[in-house]
Amino acid sequence: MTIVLGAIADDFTGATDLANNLVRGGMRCLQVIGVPQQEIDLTDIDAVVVALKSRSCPVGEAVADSLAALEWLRQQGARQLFFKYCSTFDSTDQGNIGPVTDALLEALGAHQTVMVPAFPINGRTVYQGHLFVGDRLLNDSGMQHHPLTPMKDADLVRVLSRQTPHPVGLANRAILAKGSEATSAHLLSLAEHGMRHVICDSLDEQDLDVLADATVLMPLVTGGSGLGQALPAQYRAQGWLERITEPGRLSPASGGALVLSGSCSRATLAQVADFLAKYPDGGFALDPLSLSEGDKQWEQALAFALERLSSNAPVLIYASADPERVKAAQAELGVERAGHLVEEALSQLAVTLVNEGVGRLLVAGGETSGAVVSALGITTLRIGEQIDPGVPWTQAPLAVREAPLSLALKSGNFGGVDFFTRAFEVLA
Ligand SMILES: Nc1ncnc2c1ncn2[C@@H]1O[C@H](COP(=O)(O)OP(=O)(O)O)[C@@H](O)[C@H]1O
Ligand SMILES: O=C(O)[C@@H](O)C(=O)COP(=O)(O)O
Repeated sequence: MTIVLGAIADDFTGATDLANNLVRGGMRCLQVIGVPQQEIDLTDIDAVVVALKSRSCPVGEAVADSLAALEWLRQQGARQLFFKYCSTFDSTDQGNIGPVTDALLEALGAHQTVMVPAFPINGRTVYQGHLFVGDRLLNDSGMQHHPLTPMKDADLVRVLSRQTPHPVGLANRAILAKGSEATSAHLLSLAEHGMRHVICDSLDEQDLDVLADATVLMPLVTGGSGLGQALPAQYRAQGWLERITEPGRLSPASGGALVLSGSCSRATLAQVADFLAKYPDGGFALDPLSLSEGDKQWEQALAFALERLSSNAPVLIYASADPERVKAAQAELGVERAGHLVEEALSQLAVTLVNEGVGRLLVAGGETSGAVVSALGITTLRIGEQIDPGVPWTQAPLAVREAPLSLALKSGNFGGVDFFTRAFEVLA
């Protein structure tokens, strides 16, 4: 059994986002956490997304983990590889998008790939190589304050040029408007001029369809999940996919409901505020400075959650804070330690509370989700109902539970303002 698409995602929420769009495009998709250490059954699976935690780790580690994932996906016979990163191109001058892409291209012996971060339905578009979030340039969208990968430049050709020694090309909207043949010809001419990376404009789904058509035979494509929704139609046109399948149905959810939020993105801050407005006594705020002083705050959070869960009341534990508070904590503790304290606290709460009967868990934040999913020892995720674009419910088998755990991993900036309450209604 061989798969059509093998994807390597640089964080766990991003992986779920891509898997969700592949399912919506009609592929049968499995998400695995890290490179599987044991043989897994891929019967009736068209696409596998390997979720890594490689967005913010040291470059060498990101490259090594991505190459290991590539190797495993090639062993599964993947016809095309997809490197999934954030629709807001989250990275630093050191990487990891550039170095990982370079390493993957080299390992595949490929000469060129496209960079397509756009996810129009969630407001991420690219014009003349500049990334917009809604009507704001990336560097004015809130992403300039991201705790780990602040994005202070919207010009992606310039951003990527700082991450790779190779020249970076552009396929702009005017080219895409001429259709997929003209786009392919443009990519070819850029390749002849040594452009291994091509930032691609995309304003809407039609642009993504053109790009999918122009790139379906490339060994490697890279980008956000928007391209992932456009590719399955091209795989079908190539005769690689047998039939359109229904989006997956998960078994009924059970157990207590819990929201853990470590995301400080604008959308999450609004979702936290909305939850607290509905349930003024329903939230408990963690703070890295208190966490650094010992176990007291963590134990208080646990007691708070247990109490509310025992009365079936909604519960939110959050470290989400505005940029000033995040900066103050980072100034005192350092960026890495502040992040680690929060991730550790939330993931240990997840482990303890799942043992105590939580069966429906919503986690906000990519790094946060990575920490929580790893601590829970989850190895595979099945994709279910979409809550909002880019965020589906998933299910994971867990030794400590008879029924699978229902899990939603929300990217920081995804989801409507009432996401923390509506998600559980979708599941009911
Ligand atoms: N109050 C805080 N102070 C400092 N860092 C924080 C705080 N709250 C959360 N963090 C850290 O910020 C990072 C947020 O990243 P992530 O979980 O990926 O969210 P997003 O999806 O919004 O980018 C995590 O490492 C988290 O631990
Ligand atoms: O492409 C996207 O925007 C998401 O899939 C994603 O990767 C978001 O990352 P986080 O905001 O760090 O969760």
